[in-house]
Amino acid sequence: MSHEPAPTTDDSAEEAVSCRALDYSFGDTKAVDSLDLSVRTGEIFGLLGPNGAGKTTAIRCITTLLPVPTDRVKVFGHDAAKEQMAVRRLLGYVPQQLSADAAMTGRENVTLFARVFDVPRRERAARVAQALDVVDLTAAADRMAKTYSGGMIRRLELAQALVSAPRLLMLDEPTIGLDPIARSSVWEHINAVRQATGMTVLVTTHYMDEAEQYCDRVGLMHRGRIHALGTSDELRTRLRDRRRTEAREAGTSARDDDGATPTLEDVFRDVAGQGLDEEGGDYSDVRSARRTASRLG
Ligand SMILES: Nc1ncnc2c1ncn2[C@@H]1O[C@H](COP(=O)(O)OP(=O)(O)OP(=O)(O)O)[C@@H](O)[C@H]1O
Repeated sequence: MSHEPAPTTDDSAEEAVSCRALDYSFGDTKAVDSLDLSVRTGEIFGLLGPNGAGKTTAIRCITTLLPVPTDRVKVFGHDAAKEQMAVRRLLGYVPQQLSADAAMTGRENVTLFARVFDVPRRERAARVAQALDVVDLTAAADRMAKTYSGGMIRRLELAQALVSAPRLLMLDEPTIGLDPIARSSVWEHINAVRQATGMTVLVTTHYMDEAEQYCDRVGLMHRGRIHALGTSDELRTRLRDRRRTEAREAGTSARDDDGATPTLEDVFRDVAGQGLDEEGGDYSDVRSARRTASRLG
C-alpha cells in the first residue's frame, strides 16, 4: 500500500505541538493510532484527511478536551495531561461546531470569550474591538450574529479565538460549507493574523487545494495515522521521483505523466492506497457537518 518513508519530525525547531505515539479509541474504534506529529513554532500546519481519519480527535487531544496519558502531547513544552490549564491558556480553538450565539451581536459574542479567557476588564473593550477589526467585522460588530453570512460567522469565531491572544490557534475545518470566495477570505484573515503576530496555526482540512496554497507543511492523515509529512512541494516531488525510479527500474518507456509533478491529491491516494475508495470517501466528499449559514438563518 504505502511506499512513503515513515514521517519524520524535526526536533531542532522549537515545537509548538508535539504528539508522540498518541492513541485514542472510542470503544473498539481506534480514532488516533500511534500518532507522531510535530508542529513548529510560527508555521501554518495542515492536518489533512478524509472524514473519519481522526483529525478532530487528534485536535481535541491537543486542546485537552479529551484525556491523554502523560508524555504523549505537549504544547510549547507543557504536558497536556499534567498541565492542562497551562496548555489551555496558550491556545485558541475554533471547533467544527458552531461556537457563536445567533442571538447576540458580534461584539457581545467576542466579549463573552474575552471574559471566559480572563482578558483583564480594563483591556477588554479595546481587545474585543481589535479582534473584530482584524477579521473585518467592525462595521457589522453591533448586528445580531444571525444576520451574518457563513463566512462572516467563521470570521467572528476567529475573532472569538483571537481575543485572548493565543500562541497557538487551532482550527477544525475552518472553511467547510463556505463558498470559494468566503473560503479564501477566511484563509487570508488567518494568514494576516499569523503574519502580524507570529502565531502558530494548526488547521484541519480536507480541501487539498487550500492546504497547498496556505499551509507551510502538511500531514496526511488516514485511519488515525500520519502517512506523509512535509511541505506540499516535498511530498509531490518525492512521489514524482519515486515513480520515475520505478519506471526506470521496470524498464518501461516514459509514461504519459512522466514529466508531471503529481498533485497533493495523488500523494494522498498513493499513501492511503485503496482505503479511500473502500470507505466510499473521497477526501473531497464531505459530510459537511458544519453548514454554518443555514444553521443561523
Ligand atoms: N464521540 C465519538 N464516539 C464514538 N466514535 C467516535 C466519536 N468521535 C469520533 N469517533 C470515531 O472516531 C473516528 C475518527 O473520527 P474524527 O471525528 O476524529 O475524524 P475526522 O478526521 O475529524 O473526520 P470528520 O471531519 O468527519 O470529523 C471515526 O471513525 C469516528 O466515527
